[in-house]
Order: sequence, then C-alpha cells, then structure tokens
Amino acid sequence: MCASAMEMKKEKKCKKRKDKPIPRAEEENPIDGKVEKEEEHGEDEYQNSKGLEEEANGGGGEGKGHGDDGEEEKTPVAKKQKTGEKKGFGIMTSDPFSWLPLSEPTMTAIKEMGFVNMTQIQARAIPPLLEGKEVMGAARTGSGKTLAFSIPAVELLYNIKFTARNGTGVIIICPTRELAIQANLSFVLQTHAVVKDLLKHHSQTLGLVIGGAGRRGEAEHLAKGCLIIDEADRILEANFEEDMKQIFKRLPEKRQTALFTATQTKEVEDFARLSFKGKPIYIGVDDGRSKVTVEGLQQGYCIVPSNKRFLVLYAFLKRNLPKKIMVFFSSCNSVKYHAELLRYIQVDCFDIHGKQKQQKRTTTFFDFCKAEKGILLCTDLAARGLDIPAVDWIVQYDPPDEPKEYIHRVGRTARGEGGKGHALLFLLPEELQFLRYLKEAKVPVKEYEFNEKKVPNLQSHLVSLSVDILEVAFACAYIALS
Ligand SMILES: Nc1ncnc2c1ncn2[C@@H]1O[C@H](COP(=O)(O)OP(=O)(O)OP(=O)(O)O)[C@@H](O)[C@H]1O
Repeated sequence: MCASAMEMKKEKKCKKRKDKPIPRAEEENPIDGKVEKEEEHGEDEYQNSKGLEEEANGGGGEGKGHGDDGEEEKTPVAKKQKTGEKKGFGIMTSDPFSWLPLSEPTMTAIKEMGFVNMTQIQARAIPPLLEGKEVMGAARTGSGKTLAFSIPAVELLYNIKFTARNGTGVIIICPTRELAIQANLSFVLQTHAVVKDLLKHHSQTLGLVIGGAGRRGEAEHLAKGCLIIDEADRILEANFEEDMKQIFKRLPEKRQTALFTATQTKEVEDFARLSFKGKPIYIGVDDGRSKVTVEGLQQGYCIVPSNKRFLVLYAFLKRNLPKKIMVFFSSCNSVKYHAELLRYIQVDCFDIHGKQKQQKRTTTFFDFCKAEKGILLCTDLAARGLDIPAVDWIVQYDPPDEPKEYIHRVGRTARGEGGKGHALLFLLPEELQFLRYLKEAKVPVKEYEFNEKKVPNLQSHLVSLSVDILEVAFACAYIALS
C-alpha cells in the first residue's frame, strides 16, 4: 500500500474514533470496594498522530492488506475473498481460518478448539509462513502468537510427510521450562496449550521439538525444517543469547526462521539480524497503537508505604477470594516468605519460583491452571508466555525492573478473544518514577486510592490465631506428659 493511501486510511480511522468516544466505566476500588469513576491517565495523551487505535479495535488492519510491508499484500496463500464489512474487535479480525489452505487434521483441530476467525497476528503471519517466507512478528500479549507460528509449523511437517525418522523438522525455542512443557505434546497433564490441541488429529510422530534454549542436540538434526523463536526478548536475557548463538552455529544454512515477540525492543531487532539469513517480513500488529496492552485490561496502581503493603495485599486478597489472582514478587525468597505468611494467617495460596524443583513447579502450574479461583504467588518465572485460563487479577506486590516486564506480567490476564482482566501495581512513595516509564511505554494506568482507615486490623486476627495455636500446643504438651 502506498504511503499516501495508508495516511488516508489512518486519517479516516482517526475521524471515526472522534465520532465515537469510548465510554468510561464505573469501577470498584479493588482494595476498599468503593465505586469510582475510571480515569485512566494518559490514554488521550498517548493518542498519536497515526491514530491507529481503531485498527487495534479491529476496525481495520485485520486480515489481508495489512500494510506494513507490501509483501504481505501479494501473498496468494490465503484464499482471498471479498469480506464486506469487517467485524473484528480488539485482537480479532473477521478473517476465518477457512480461508487458509490448511490440511484437514489442522482444520478439524481448529474447529474443535472453537476458533472461527483469526487474530490479527495470525491473519498476517500465517499466510507468508505457509509460503515458506521468514517472518518477524510482534504482537501484544495474549493475542494468539502461539497458533500464528504453530499452524504453519505443523502444516510444513504434514505437507512434506515428515516423520520422526527424518530427524527434527521444527524447533520451537521458548524461554522457560513451563512454557516448553505447556506446549509439549508428550506432557499428559491437562493443559489448555493450543499446540497440543492443534496436533490432536495429526500423527504424533511429527518431528516437532519444543524446548528451552538448550536444544543444541536437536539443532544439529534439524533436517530441512524451520526454527521458531518465541518470546525473543526474554531469550536475550541472561544466558539465553549465548545458547542461541550456539544453536545458530549448528543449524543448517537452508532453513526457515520465524521470530515472535510481545515487546519490541532495540535488542530484539539486533537479535533478529542474528537470527535471519536475509530480510524477514516484519509484522508489527501494534505499531502506532496508543497503548500496548489489550483493550479488556483495566490497570491501576496504588501508593502504599512499606509498613502497610502486606496489610493492603491481605485486604485485597480477602476481598477477592472468589477470584483467580496472580501476585508477582521480585525474588524467590519473597515468594516463599509471603506464601508461608499467608498460609499462616489462613489465606490459602499456590507458589511458584525458581528455587523449587521442576516437578513441584510443574505440578503447581497445572493445579493453578485447573483451578477456577485461587491465589498464585510467583516471580517473573511465570510472567512470560504462559497461557493460564481465566486469571482475573494480576497484582504486582513489587514493581518489575522495567515496563517490558510489567507488560508481560499483566499479559497473563485478559487473554484471547474478548478477554477481560484487571491489574494492580503496588508502589512505594519513592517508586513513583516508575509511572513515568509506564507512560513512556504506552501503558495506561489509573490511581486506586488507598484509604489507611480501610486497611484491616491484622494484629487482632494474628492474636486470635496465636491463641488458637497456643491452645493446640498446650493440648499437645498435656497429652505428651500424661
Ligand atoms: N483465533 C483465535 N480465536 C480465539 N481465541 C484464540 C485464537 N487464537 C488464540 N486464541 C486464544 O488466545 C489466548 C492467547 O493466545 P496465545 O497464548 O497464543 O497468546 P500469545 O500472543 O502467545 O501471548 P504471550 O505473548 O503472552 O505469550 C489463548 O487462550 C488462545 O487459546
């Protein structure tokens, strides 16, 4: 699409947006339950001249003709049809999967998952990937990236009748063990991972390897397949980059590479240069959007002094016991300490952190996935890519180091089509600077006022608990002595 045509399209969208102001909802303060008018900071300030917000709402940009790079326009893979009115919302398009030339087992699996239309990243990434092109895709959390790369991967293996005897056909690298397990076919525990569902009607011997960045062995055996890098930004952290370089060295020259990320950074761009042989097709679903988080997510922060922080968390959790909540902490020890403390005061919770054995982490993860309500205390280990169903609240007891991490954390809620969720960030008065970084990163948060008077008197609760405990201890001692 030529630049002027694109500008005109954007202008039209801007106008449309002005005509239809988005109503502000009335919302309950999550801490004391007070109803207050929602006033997100910065949503309007974030409006940029590109005015692509409407596109994020599905008003355009969906499906075909998406415009970042003319190449996609030419793609013949999808059976192009005249759509008429597009009705996509949020992350969705009105382009059905049935437009794609997919195999029967894949189509059956998609139908069984209950998906009819593609999300934006799917509509834009699947066609070129099916054609064997290289793609670098960036789209917000919970927007369906997993299917965007796994459908073409499975199709590739199916079409060339790949079997395990041929070696490894596709390697999908993802950053954490949980993420790899979630997508792993051989993992029998119940999971909502789309890859497992997608492979349901395919032969189980497809040479698809999913794992962390340590998959060097498989890299050598990658026959003539495809390398997929999921959560590229996270791979760059810590030791993963070095591991990835080792993998690249062992990979065959002739391969198809796809790289996906939720947060686009300069580092990811540099990493992409390393990953691709040539110039990939770049698909930036959210480029130009006025906010980087999803529509269905309500985000707020509260400023709480450190001596009241636990009490406010306790009040929040007590108020929201019927909900499914993830609480993020900055360290493993902090997760352990707060989990024990909450259990001690009779607030049941799960906990997951890097100092636990893998088996324990995995069991807890699946237990929380299955739970309809409950509290999971965790570190950033659980922030990336995990698709946990129906999480209502993301609480950040400690703010993360960077907005990027914040975006991944809150991305564990309000996922998928029409997903809704809430996020609450705790800030100490001296941490207010973090709001500026969030604003720069186009994250709209509003302030939830914290009323000291409404904070519960945990002291009296603890006293009554310790009385019970003392009574039990005395009873035990009495039995032992008599
Ligand atoms: N076409 C679709 N229609 C409806 N729901 C979908 C569709 N594709 C995926 N989903 C659902 O959306 C949710 C999020 O998908 P997915 O885990 O792939 O997101 P993601 O973009 O990889 O997120 P993250 O960046 O957090 O890893 C999942 O529950 C998935 O089942």
